[in-house]
Amino acid sequence: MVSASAASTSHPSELHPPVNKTAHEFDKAVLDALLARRFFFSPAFEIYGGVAGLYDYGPTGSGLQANILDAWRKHYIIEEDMLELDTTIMTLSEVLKTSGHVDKFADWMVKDVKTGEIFRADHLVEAVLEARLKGDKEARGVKEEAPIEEADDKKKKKKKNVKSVAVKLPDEEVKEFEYILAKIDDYTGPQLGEIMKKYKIVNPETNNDLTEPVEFNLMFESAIGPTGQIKGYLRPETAQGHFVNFARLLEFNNGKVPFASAQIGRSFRNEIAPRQGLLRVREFTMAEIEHYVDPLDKVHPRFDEVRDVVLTLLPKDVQMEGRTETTQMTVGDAVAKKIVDNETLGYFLARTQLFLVKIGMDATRVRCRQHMANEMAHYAADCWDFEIQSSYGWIECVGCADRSAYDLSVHAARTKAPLRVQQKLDEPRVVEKLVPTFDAKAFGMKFKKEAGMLKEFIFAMEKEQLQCVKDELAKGSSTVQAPDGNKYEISSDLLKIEPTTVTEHMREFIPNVIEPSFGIGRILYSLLEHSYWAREQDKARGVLSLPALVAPIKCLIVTISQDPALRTLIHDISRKMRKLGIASRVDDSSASIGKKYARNDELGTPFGCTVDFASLQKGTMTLRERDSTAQLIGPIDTVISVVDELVKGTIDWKGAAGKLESYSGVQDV
Ligand SMILES: Nc1ncnc2c1ncn2[C@@H]1O[C@H](COP(=O)(O)OP(=O)(O)OP(=O)(O)O)[C@@H](O)[C@H]1O
Repeated sequence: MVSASAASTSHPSELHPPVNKTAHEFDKAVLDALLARRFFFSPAFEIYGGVAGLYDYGPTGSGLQANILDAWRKHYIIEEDMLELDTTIMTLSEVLKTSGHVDKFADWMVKDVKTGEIFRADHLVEAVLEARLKGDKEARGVKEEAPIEEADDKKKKKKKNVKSVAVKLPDEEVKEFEYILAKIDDYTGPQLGEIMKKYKIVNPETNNDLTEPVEFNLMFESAIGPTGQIKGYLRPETAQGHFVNFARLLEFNNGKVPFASAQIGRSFRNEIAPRQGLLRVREFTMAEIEHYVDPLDKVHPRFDEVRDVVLTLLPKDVQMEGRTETTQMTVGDAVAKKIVDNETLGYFLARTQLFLVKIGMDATRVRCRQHMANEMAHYAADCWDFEIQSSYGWIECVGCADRSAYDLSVHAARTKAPLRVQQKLDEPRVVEKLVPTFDAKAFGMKFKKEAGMLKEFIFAMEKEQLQCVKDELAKGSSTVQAPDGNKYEISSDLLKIEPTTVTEHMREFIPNVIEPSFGIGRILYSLLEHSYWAREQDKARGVLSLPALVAPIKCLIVTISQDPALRTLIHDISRKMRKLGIASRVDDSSASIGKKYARNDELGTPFGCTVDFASLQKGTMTLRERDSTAQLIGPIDTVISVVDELVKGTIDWKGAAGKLESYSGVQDV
């Protein structure tokens, strides 16, 4: 069932009866047909048979995306005074080696030995074990509880659908399966291989055996220049482009934090099995913010403005108990109760909630899910995903992570670039520092070509990290997880960390980074589902209730007759609207007025202007509102300026009704 999404205009009942947007069950096939017919998007290279995970946007999809991005720029970059960037897509391999992507940005895949069909190993194990547990419940006659259904729903996003068969499992096995499922994000490829062998997991459709899991890096590799000696990758995220420019950004911001950089751009991931339309693709638009903040002071100067924003939270401890019920809470309370780690992270969660609702997302189908420890990168302090519910289940559309100082530290360690903030202290202060000293020869012999990188990494550590290493060294050795993602055991004879007293006039620190990362394609598709409904009278009459803010076309201009004078008039009106910057569309086809309106309901066009013979005699024009089909009438120029105000959001439909007369001349539904 599709619930009503927030429309841009209010619909006072005195103007027209309320719209029933839930008269029909949501039918994905009908929506898909509409999106194809109205060319929102289509498979890329379709006439050549297409390629999975690559899509082209048509005029409507491109217009919608451009408007979402425009709203995003205004909501974040302009409103928050962020520093905008446009960095290269082609990325030097060294950058992605340092960030850990070359070694770690990989998934494990398995292949059907006969058909060659490919699966993501973790997704397949998850799907099969869940189906077996479901079958076990059926065999035992246990009814599925709603929350478990919902958990399945959440995971449906990434898995192949596996049918359950009512077979009772040994109690021991049920426990083992539940344990594996809780830890599914933790397993290495060989471990997944063991699980597949032990529980005889085969291709669920063909029953054919599968190969051992093979690691597959999701980045598209390339070579820069004709010699092929400079290795590069198409970036898998825009974030690294921010970090490598941090020193310049900091200088631009007069050396002060907090501040944020923001970037909109394409990213590429060679997904193993892209099966869910725009939700898992190989090339997509991201909008990413990197907010740099003092690690000792994560308060946000504007937190008070969002303190009362209510979020729907799914915290990690609830998930640890296998439950999925959410809690509604203000962000102020969530930070005060330490459910959300800090004010800055909370601020961005609230601002993101406001953004999603502003562009028309149904707030009742948006939730913030906290990452569990096994989902987070080892360096991340706290992560929340904005998940949006669609027919694919609950899908992560925005990730909000506190990435701590990881990225800047590793790039600083690798390049020696000054990716640190220096703050002049009001008073000099005497501090105790921890200083690492190495047995250079022995250290070099043990760690060989990694020795330099390891040393730099340890030199760049914050005091707290050095203290942990020192404490471990006191017990004989310390294991350090380095920027390359590997763990190195350093014995106490190779490294000493001693306290030294120094007088400081400056405080130096590497800022922490809070990163809201938006997948625009996922947001766009979810918005289409949330906006879609069908008229009560006819299931085939689909409407996209996109707010005027993001609708690709704001106003349809039509005439009820093919009379040449009327045709000239609608082109004049269109010219006037274009001058005001209103994206309008003339439909001078010979289709009936009802058909023209229906066509534009499918395009999500919020307003329609119609001229008839009275327009020639009295200079009037009618104005139709898409969702309610209510109509108003007034002088042509007044109607145009009302449309302008409606589109800008300075008045709503009630405001429009105050400026025009109500009209019931032509009923289009
Ligand atoms: N293959 C993809 N297709 C479309 N959008 C994507 C894809 N991968 C990531 N995104 C978008 O980019 C955002 C940030 O990327 P991030 O690296 O956090 O995703 P992720 O955790 O790898 O996603 P997933 O677990 O679904 O693969 C996501 O919230 C999502 O909206």
